[in-house]
Amino acid sequence: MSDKIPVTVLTGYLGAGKTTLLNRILSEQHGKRYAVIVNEFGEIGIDNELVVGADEEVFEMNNGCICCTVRGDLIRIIEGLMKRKGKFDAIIVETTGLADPAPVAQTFFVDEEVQDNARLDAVVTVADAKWLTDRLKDAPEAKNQIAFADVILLNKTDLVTPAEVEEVEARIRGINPYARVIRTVKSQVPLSEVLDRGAFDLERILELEPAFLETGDGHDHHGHDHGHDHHEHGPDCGCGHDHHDHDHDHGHLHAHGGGGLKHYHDEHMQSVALTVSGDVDPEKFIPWVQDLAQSDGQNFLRWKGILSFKDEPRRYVFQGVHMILDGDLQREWKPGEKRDSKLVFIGKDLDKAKLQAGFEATAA
Ligand SMILES: Nc1nc2c(ncn2[C@@H]2O[C@H](COP(=O)(O)OP(=O)(O)OP(=O)(O)O)[C@@H](O)[C@H]2O)c(=O)[nH]1
Repeated sequence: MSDKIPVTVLTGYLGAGKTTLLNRILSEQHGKRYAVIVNEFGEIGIDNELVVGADEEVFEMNNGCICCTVRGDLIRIIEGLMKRKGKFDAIIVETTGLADPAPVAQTFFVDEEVQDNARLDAVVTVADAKWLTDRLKDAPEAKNQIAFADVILLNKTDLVTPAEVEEVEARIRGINPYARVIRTVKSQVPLSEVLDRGAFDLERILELEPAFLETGDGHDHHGHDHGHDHHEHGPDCGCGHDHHDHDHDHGHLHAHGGGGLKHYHDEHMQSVALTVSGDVDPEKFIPWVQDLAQSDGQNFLRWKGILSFKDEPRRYVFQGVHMILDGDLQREWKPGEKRDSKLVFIGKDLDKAKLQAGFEATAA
């Protein structure tokens, strides 16, 4: 792991339980010192942390794409915090309930000073078990917050029946099959589940979702396709481009029955997982993702991966938000660990065959 300070971005719709989680983090005895950045008013400082209020300030990137924006206020606050480096171990950014997480996440990938000193550890989204299903219908921010997440606290499970919890979790999975979902009451969760996650844990994801395990030849060896790669257009992708396609049914979610766990597919949010067995060549991989970011980045809400680079003992961990990319070499591959290269994409209009072919062409 690098010595960059880990940053946890905390999102979730209004009233979901973000502040409840934050207060738990700040009051628990964990021996760590967190700097907390809250872009809300009325917050007060608590022992050992720094709570900084900030007004909204969002800049469009100079590539002209409105899907790439960064928070100027956040850059300045983090740069200020870096001058106090050593006084804290980690940073937590709590966003307002209505915020799109993209500009917050992108901030960690574009500003050089921020990038040199901090790394986005994980996006943690708190979801309200009672109201999420409704908000997914009427609030695009709520859906983006789910799509973006590495970890989702499915909170307020005390307010719904077990069957309703199952239902809302199935809807979450329809949008983001890769996040770790933890059911909570009053945001009670072991803090190790949400903090210092090391970005994300693809191995675990692929273990849990064997149907997403695909080999480098692009075929699903499980013999059934759950249909997560169907090609749909979303009017609300937030990238500023008009994707309206009037041939499509604009209903939000389809449930596919079939006994046991329900499968939902969200028409406006898709996900694709790709694997290349063995090493990729960084000289091919890096230019490929850079080109892909330019050509298709507006459709990629979040993309990430763990790569095995040829002749490199460490794992390369990669993540992107729309057109903005970040990656670094992290821990060494363990003895006996299978050195596969994996990528996942969450977004709209994902052309799985094209992505797979492009990824395979970077094999070493
Ligand atoms: N019943 C129940 N209430 C909860 C739970 N978690 C939080 N609450 C309550 O829900 C309300 C909102 O919680 P907050 O933590 O302030 O939510 P938030 O996401 O920070 O809200 P905003 O700042 O408005 O976006 C508070 O009254 C909490 O006490 C839970 O698991 N069950």
